[in-house]
Amino acid sequence: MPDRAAATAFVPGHVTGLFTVDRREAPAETGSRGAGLTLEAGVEVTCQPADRTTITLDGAPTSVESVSRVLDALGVEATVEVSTDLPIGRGFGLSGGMALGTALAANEAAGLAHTMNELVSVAHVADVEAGTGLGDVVAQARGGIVIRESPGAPPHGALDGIPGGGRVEYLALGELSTPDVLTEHPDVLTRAGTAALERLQERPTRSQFMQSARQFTADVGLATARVESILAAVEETGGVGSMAMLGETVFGFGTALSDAGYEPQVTRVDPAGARIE
Ligand SMILES: Nc1ncnc2c1ncn2[C@@H]1O[C@H](COP(=O)(O)OP(=O)(O)O)[C@@H](O)[C@H]1O
Ligand SMILES: CC(C)(COP(=O)(O)O)[C@@H](O)C(=O)O
Repeated sequence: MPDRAAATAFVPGHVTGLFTVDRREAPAETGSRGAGLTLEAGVEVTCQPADRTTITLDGAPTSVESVSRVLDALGVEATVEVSTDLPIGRGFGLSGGMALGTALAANEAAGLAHTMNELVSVAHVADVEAGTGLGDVVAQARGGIVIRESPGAPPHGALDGIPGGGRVEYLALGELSTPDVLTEHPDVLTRAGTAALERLQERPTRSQFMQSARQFTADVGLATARVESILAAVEETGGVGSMAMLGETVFGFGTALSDAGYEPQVTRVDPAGARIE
């Protein structure tokens, strides 16, 4: 039998700065409002149709519910190879990134004929149903600095962006369970997220994004002592950092973290969004 075709997609990482939890009956209408940065660091997903689905992450066999759900929805069995330069489970939206990358690559490799909106919707629903994300997929599909004005996949959600990009620094310290936080604190998150988003919409700039994200971090009380001490050190140098939702991760624009004496990882805002490579 001839080798079946493989296809590869790239999806930017996504750091959420502030968000709400907007649950609706339909998963496609469920999601979050908020704002975040898509990153040039991200996930590469290669799919090759196969008799039985297997998933590897940087070469090691694993299971990712959002990815399995995408393949089920598309009716594809595939060998899925994920590689990433970002840490998983630390607030970089990798569950959504893996789901969207699988949707794009499987569509291409299996010769399906779905549109971008259809594939974004399949990946969004998979991430929502897995409990691992609410707004990453729609932001990752767009690229840039993304404001999620209303929740859900296309055609329900509405997005806007803050023009510009630039250098982003981060320190990924530890994991935070997305499903646990979303089920434990939805009201606190939504109250703080709504207020922070309103302030950002009054003045949609990169600087206000950081201020709103920092206020959100303070309001929701998820920062660990390690995160708090880094944020305080950054503020002492006149900079602003914030916490990546949802991970024990600190991020900032430009040289915010290195100016405070840390040795962060460095990436940039992704200008383009998810794409077939
Ligand atoms: N080695 C791994 N470490 C952490 N999660 C993993 C790993 N391999 C697969 N997974 C799956 O990846 C998903 C990560 O989702 P999530 O915790 O929301 O992280 P992120 O913040 O990166 O999106 C979960 O479904 C988890 O089961
Ligand atoms: C914050 C989160 C709900 C989860 O993000 P992550 O832990 O990175 O999967 C995200 O999907 C969002 O809606 O903004």
